[in-house]
Amino acid sequence: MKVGVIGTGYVGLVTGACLARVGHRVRCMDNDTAKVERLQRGMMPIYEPGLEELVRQGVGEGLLEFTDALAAVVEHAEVLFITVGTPSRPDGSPDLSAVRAVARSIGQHLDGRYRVIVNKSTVPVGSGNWVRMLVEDGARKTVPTLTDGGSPGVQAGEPDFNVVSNPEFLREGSAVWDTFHPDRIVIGAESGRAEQVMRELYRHWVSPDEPGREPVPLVVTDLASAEMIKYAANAFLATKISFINEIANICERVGADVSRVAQAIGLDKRIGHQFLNAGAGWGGSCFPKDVSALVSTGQEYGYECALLKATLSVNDTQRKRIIEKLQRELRILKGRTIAIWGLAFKPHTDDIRSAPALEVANQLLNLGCRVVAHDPVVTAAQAHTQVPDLQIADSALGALDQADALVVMTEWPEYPALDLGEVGRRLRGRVIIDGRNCLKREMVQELGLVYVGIGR
Ligand SMILES: NC(=O)c1ccc[n+]([C@@H]2O[C@H](COP(=O)([O-])OP(=O)(O)OC[C@H]3O[C@@H](n4cnc5c(N)ncnc54)[C@H](O)[C@@H]3O)[C@@H](O)[C@H]2O)c1
Ligand SMILES: O=c1ccn([C@@H]2O[C@H](COP(=O)(O)OP(=O)(O)O[C@H]3O[C@H](CO)[C@@H](O)[C@H](O)[C@H]3O)[C@@H](O)[C@H]2O)c(=O)[nH]1
Repeated sequence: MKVGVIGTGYVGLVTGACLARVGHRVRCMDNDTAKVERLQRGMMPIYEPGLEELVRQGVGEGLLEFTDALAAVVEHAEVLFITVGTPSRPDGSPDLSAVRAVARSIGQHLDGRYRVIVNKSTVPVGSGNWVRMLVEDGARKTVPTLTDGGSPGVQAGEPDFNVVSNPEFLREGSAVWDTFHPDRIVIGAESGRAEQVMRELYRHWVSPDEPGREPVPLVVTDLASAEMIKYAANAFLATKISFINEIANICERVGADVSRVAQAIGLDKRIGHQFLNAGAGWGGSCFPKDVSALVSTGQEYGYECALLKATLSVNDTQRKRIIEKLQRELRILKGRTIAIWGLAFKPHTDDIRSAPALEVANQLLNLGCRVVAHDPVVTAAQAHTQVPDLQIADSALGALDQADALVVMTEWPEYPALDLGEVGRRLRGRVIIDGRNCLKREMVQELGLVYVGIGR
């Protein structure tokens, strides 16, 4: 099928490349011309395992191409994905300006042939109807002509399209794997015709012809439910982490070990082990903005989201607890040098949007510390866009020279694999705050270092 993807970021680029991999002809568009030019030269704008090879393959086979011209994508595609960003506004509600701009522009370029317009960006309930209205508004400002493939009963000059909600559940750092192996595909459709188009688009997933490959469950709902499913999933996962962080905080007070507690409660199949890692709190481009957006939707409808507000509040406090732990061990923080391992909001990504590490770094700088950080993929230039005074070391061990304490903020697998003896020799002070419970506590303690984890 001919597919268009508008917004070539984490979701758009991965979606486009994966759809090309299964044989669709995909044209990806972005209004960031520099990004498009880099992609056309084969350079990846983001770090995501497996993506570069997939893009190279798609381009090589002539199935994947990049453009900054929206008209070229609308002209090409039967199915048009909207995958632009929907960041938080200061009041917590989502900023839908990019979705608005794209929906109107799609309308302006429709030519009378039937299109399915797919909202893959995370957008509040009701956005499907709103996008339909915006596309119609855009179309009214143009004089389209009906060409081959128009729907019976649709007059020349009327835009012929349906809007579908198809929320995305991929995780950064494993986005390509997640796209090929989703737990479910959700389609919120307003017409049977659009649903059939989406079934055909995802045929490789929902009706695989490869022997041994299990079909992915397809959940077809109305538009509003599909939009809500996305928010409910993220809010549940964020709440699960805030829950275990709260348990960790109680564990610290009573002398229990949250790792053992999580392991044991996770054996209960109703609870499960995933998303029970206590730590310095959740971040990233999705959980913070999506939980806030759901609270904001509740407010819009006069409902107080007490549980979700607590989820947010526990998470805010969790980052501050790293500072409290340092204060407890070092007393005076002013004039201290603190090393931070890991800046990305989680391992295997270069994304620093709402990264707990950067918030902790900022707090330490405000308290008068020198902060020297290392991350395997986040560059100094990237980090300085958010924390200009942060010093960046070339290596994890290099960050330790002169440091009074080490704080581990992202559980990159290379950190626990480092020679702890060398860590002890390089570190000027004796304190290690393991904000992700990823180091071997006993080994750290055997070296005469002070180990402070989360909830253990
Ligand atoms: N990042 C994730 O892990 C993830 C997972 C699931 C859902 N989502 C949702 O998907 C959406 C996109 O997220 P993302 O992380 O890929 O964002 P992103 O910021 O990485 O990418 C968005 C892209 O859209 C482009 N863009 C903005 N305005 C545009 C316009 N008018 N025309 C064309 N391109 C435009 C930007 O230049 C950028 O390249 C968001 O709603 C997000 O909540 C993200
Ligand atoms: O047990 C855990 C699991 C995760 N985290 C933190 O939670 C955040 C989010 O992690 P993760 O969910 O793995 O990454 P994202 O890429 O943000 O993915 C989430 O957000 C995406 C965007 O909406 C969704 O598509 C995914 O399904 C959802 O998992 C990170 O800061 C992690 O460090 C923990 O603290 N403890």
